[in-house]
Amino acid sequence: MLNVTGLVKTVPGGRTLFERLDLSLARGEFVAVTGESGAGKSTLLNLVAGLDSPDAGSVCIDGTDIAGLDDDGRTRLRRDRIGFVFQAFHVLPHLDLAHNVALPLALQGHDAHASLVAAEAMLASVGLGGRGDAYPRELSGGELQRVAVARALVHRPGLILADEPTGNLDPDTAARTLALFVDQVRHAGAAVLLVTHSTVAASAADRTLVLSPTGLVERG
Ligand SMILES: Nc1ncnc2c1ncn2[C@@H]1O[C@H](COP(=O)(O)OP(=O)(O)OP(=O)(O)O)[C@@H](O)[C@H]1O
Repeated sequence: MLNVTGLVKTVPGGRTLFERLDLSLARGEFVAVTGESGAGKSTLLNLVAGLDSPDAGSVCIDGTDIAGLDDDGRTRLRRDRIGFVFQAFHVLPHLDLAHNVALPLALQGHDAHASLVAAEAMLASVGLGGRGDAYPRELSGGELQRVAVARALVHRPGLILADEPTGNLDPDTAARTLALFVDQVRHAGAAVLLVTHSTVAASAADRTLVLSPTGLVERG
C-alpha cells in the first residue's frame, strides 16, 4: 500500500528532520508513530500525502511514485485513496457538518443525496448523530475533531493518515474513535498511519514506531 524509501527532509533553517527514512505499510496494517515534539511526525504525514516534497527519496502509494504525478494527479490520488485527519482539523466553517463530512464523496462525483446520507451515518458513528445541520462554530474542539475523523473515513480510503486524532477527546470517546480506525483496518483492509503522543492511542495499533533523526525505530 505505502512504500517510503530513503526519505530526506530538511526544514528552513537547515535542520534535518530525517535522513533516509524507510517505511512500509501493508493493507490491513495499523501503525502508530510517536516521537518528541518537533521530531517531524506531521511533516512525515504531509510528505506521504504529497502535501510537501522531500529533498530526496520516494513515496509510493499502490505502486505509484507520487513525485511522478502532477498537481492534478496528486489531488486525485489524495481524493480517491487517502483519508487525512489533520491536527488542526481543517473543517470548512461555511459548510454544515453533513456537507463537511460528505465532501470527499462529493469530490468523487457521488450522488449528492447519497453522499449526505452516508455523511449522516458517519457522523452518527463518531457520536454526532442528528447534528448534520450544525455549523463548525457551534462545536467544541473534541466535536470538531470527530467531524474531521468522520470526513477522513466516509469514502472508505485505502490509506488513512491521522495526526493526533484523539488529542481532544475524553477517554471513552477516544476509545470509540480508535475503534473506528481498527474497524477500517480489520474489515475494509485499510492501512492506518497514526501519529500520536498518547500511549493509549498507540496501543490500538499493531506496532509502534518512534521517529528520530536516524529514522523510524520499532518500539518495544
Ligand atoms: N515550513 C516550515 N518552516 C520552518 N520549519 C518547519 C516547517 N515545517 C516544519 N518545520 C519544523 O520542523 C519540525 C517538525 O515539525 P512537525 O510539525 O513535523 O513536528 P511533530 O513531530 O509533528 O511535532 P508535534 O509532536 O509537536 O506535533 C519543527 O521543528 C517545525 O518547526
